[in-house]
Formats: sequence, structure tokens, C-alpha cells
Amino acid sequence: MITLQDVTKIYDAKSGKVTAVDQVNLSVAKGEIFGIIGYSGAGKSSLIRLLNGLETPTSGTVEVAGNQIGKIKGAKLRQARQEISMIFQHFNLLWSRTVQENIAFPLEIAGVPKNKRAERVNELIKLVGLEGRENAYPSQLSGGQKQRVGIARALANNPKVLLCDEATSALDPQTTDSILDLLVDINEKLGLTIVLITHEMHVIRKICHRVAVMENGKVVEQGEVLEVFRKPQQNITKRFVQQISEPEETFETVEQVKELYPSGRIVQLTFVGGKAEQPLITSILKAFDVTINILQGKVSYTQTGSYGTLFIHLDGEEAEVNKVIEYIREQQVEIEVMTDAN
Ligand SMILES: Nc1ncnc2c1ncn2[C@@H]1O[C@H](COP(=O)(O)OP(=O)(O)OP(=O)(O)O)[C@@H](O)[C@H]1O
Repeated sequence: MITLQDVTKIYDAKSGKVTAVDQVNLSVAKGEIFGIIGYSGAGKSSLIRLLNGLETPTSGTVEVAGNQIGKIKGAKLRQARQEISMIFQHFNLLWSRTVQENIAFPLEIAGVPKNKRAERVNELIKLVGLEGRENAYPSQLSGGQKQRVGIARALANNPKVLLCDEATSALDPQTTDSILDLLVDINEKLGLTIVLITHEMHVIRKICHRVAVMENGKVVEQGEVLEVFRKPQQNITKRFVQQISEPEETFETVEQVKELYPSGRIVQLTFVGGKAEQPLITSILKAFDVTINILQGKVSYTQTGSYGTLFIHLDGEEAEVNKVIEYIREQQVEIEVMTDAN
């Protein structure tokens, strides 16, 4: 659905040339939710503006839904843009228009007749869960409701691609989650391809299938979300992954925990995919003569499976403890023994 080949964008700023996007290669499949994460200034906004033709690449090619964006102009570009919709951090609603008038606006521009417009607006209102708020003005809506209007408006002309520019950054965590759930719902129901830019790993973790990490205009790492979580390669990616995989409370150092549990072993288990749901601990306790204390753990759920870390203290006869460690390895759960046998 989307292919970027060797795309570079250089701005001529007063202070000199700025390379905002540097030799980027990306492809996004139809029906995929693709996330682009990076800190401020990494080049995310420039990249997303290249996708909808608001910027033209300095070099390279940008293809979206079969159109060479950046090469086409005028009516052809306007037509191509109908296939590519966008939602924004600050919603960009028309404040003098009601919810239904906001949603009808792109239909008016596309020349859809009045009775057809009303029908479509009703469908969209249902789709985004805004029944009962049709006649409200943006100032009377919560942030989450405003973004629902933004989403309905973006979907009005049946686009093939939805671009989301920090669409949940102005929302509280609970509202963020409800909007992300809506995006997944729309992706599944309509088979819509979604590209989002964000600086929050939570957003990537919760809804994206694949992710690209941007730094200084370059895509420094990309892959399936679960894989990137499991084995982040670049330091910047590790920092993003830590945003959500580090337990909230600081883990006591291994030395401190060892003082609490002078015998036995402390091990770290890393679960990926379906294994995180398996009742591993229960099966160990049933099959082996050991005791287990769960010291700390966290499981994150992604679109393609879950990922988690569990710190446990294993105690018992050394031979039995060794058998348990072997058993865990056989379950294809990654295990790191953090303390030696006594
Ligand atoms: N129109 C422009 N003219 C000149 N420089 C620009 C322009 N737009 C962006 N830049 C510069 O390009 C670089 C990348 O900016 P961009 O906005 O794409 O990054 P970003 O990752 O989206 O960051 P933010 O989230 O802060 O917008 C920055 O150094 C920025 O100052």
C-alpha cells in the first residue's frame, strides 16, 4: 500500500540546510497498522507530510495507494489525497459547526448530494460511537469525543490510508486507550491501512503490527513490534522499550534480594508470544519439589502476542532446582539465572 524508496527531505532554513528525512526505505502492507516512533525533531512529521503530498521529497520516491506522491500535481494530486486521510493531535475541527456538520464537511467538498451525506454521516457517527452527540459543538465535547469526530471526518470519503499525527498525545491515558481501541476496531472492520507517528511506546505496543524507529531523519530500526520489544538493537530503541517494560517500582538490586533469600537461585524469565499465558509456575510447582517466590513481573500485550518478564526465587535441593531450570528452557521460555548456586 505504501512504499518509500531512498526518500530524503532537505529544507532550506535560514540557518542552512536541514536534512529532516535521510534516505528512508519503508513499506507498509495493506491493512497493516504501522507505527513510526522518534523523539521530537527526528523527522516524523516531515515523513508523514511526504505521505500525503504536503511536502515533496528532495530525492527518492513515495508511492501511496498506487500513486507517485510528490510527482503528481493539481487535480491528480487532489484525487490521490482523497485516498489518504489524516487525524491530528489537536483535532483540527471547525468550531462553528456541530459534530454532524464537521463530519459532513469533506462530503460537501467531494460533492456528495445532501441526502447521501446525511446517510453517510449517520453511519460514521455509529462507527465512532458518537450517537446522541450529533448536534453538539466541539466546545461541548471531551478530548476523546473530539478525536472521534476527527476520525469520523477522516473516514467520510472511504480513504485507503489513515495517517495519525500524534493523535492521542493530547489525551489522558484512559481516553488514549479508548481511541486506540477504536483505531484497531476500524482497522479490522474496514481493512484500513493505518500509519501513525508518536513519541510514546505505549501507543506502538498497544496497536501496531510493525514499527520503525527514527533518529536524526533516519530509520535506525524496523520490524514486528513483538520482535523489536524482545530484542531491541539500537540504544534509542532500548530506551523506548524501557518506557513500558520497566516495572514502575525500581527493582531491588540482585544483591539486596539475595540477602533476603540467601539460599536458592534468582532467575529472570522472559516470555514471548503465547508462552506468557501458559501457567508455567503452576506446572513447575506440581511437577517438582521446589518453592517459588514471585519477586516481580510485568506482561505487556501487543497486537501480535504478549511479552513479559518475571523475576522469581527458586529454592529446594540443588539437583531439583537444576531440573526446574532445564524444564523452563524446554518450554522455550528465555531464562537468565541471576545468582549462582550456594
Ligand atoms: N518547514 C521546515 N523548514 C525548515 N526546517 C524544518 C521544517 N520542518 C521541519 N524542519 C526541521 O526538520 C527536522 C525534523 O522535524 P520534524 O518536525 O519532521 O520532526 P518530528 O520528529 O516530527 O518532531 P516534532 O514532533 O517536534 O514535530 C527538525 O530539525 C526541524 O526543525
